[in-house]
Amino acid sequence: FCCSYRLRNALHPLWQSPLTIPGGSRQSPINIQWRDSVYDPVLKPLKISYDPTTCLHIWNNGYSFLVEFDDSADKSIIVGGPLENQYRLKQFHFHWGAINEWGSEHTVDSKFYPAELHLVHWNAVVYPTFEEAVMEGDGLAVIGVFLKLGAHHEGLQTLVDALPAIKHKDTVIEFDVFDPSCLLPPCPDYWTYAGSLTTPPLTESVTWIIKKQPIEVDENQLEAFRMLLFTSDGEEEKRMVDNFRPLQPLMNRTVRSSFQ
Ligand SMILES: C[C@H](CNC(=O)c1ccc(S(N)(=O)=O)cc1)Cn1ccc2ccccc21
Ligand SMILES: [Zn+2]
Repeated sequence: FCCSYRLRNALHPLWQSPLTIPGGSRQSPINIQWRDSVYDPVLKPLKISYDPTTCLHIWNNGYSFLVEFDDSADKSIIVGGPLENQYRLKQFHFHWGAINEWGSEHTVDSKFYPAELHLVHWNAVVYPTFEEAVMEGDGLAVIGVFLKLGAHHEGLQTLVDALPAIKHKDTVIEFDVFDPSCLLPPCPDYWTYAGSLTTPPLTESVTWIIKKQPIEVDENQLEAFRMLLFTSDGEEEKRMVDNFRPLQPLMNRTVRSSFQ
């Protein structure tokens, strides 16, 4: 069981580094088995307040495309939920598949979604920099939102329209105003568990907050993600698809739910 994970990780093209870090006991992503999640009445509602003017730029980092924010002050923050402190928004990015049958990093009852949004926040109350927070158990909080095939998503289209300009690795464009709240589903329900970054350095520093309700995007919008490239301008083109990490063992973790 466990060795199959290691084998699967070992063969995964994208993660040449030690897949589950040696001795890793809280790796991500995981399958969320709905009936095994435990309702925790102590969990508070998650409070999200983003300032759209803190948006800086959108860029292709060779793993995904990400929108980065000015995190030099407490302007775009989340608080509550499972969190002891407030956390500052640093960036958001996506993971997706070559086809609609898979693409998300987390699964629910072993079901993949075609894509998954990650809003990455760090604990600026306790740690002086993001880089330091990345190395600490309570350093990061990532909100995961599943994308499912359905209606056109107006808010996402603003991002989709910018993608042709960042087709190649290490290309970036200005992005002055964007409110990531438009990418959140209306339902407040979430699952939460202690996990890790899903790309190197895979540090076990993430409190995951996975929204139960997906957002809907249309086929053209998913196809736009798939026209991005892992490769730099001038290199042999490799389409940016299947940039999700294999599922990792739950080990002795419990997934809590904010809902019954
Ligand atoms: C981590 C950092 C780069 N990676 C991320 O910020 C990151 C954020 C979220 C996810 S996910 N998919 O889990 O939401 C994955 C990666 C660079 N960096 C900062 C310190 C540091 C030390 C060694 C190597 C790289 C380092
Ligand atoms: Zn991610």
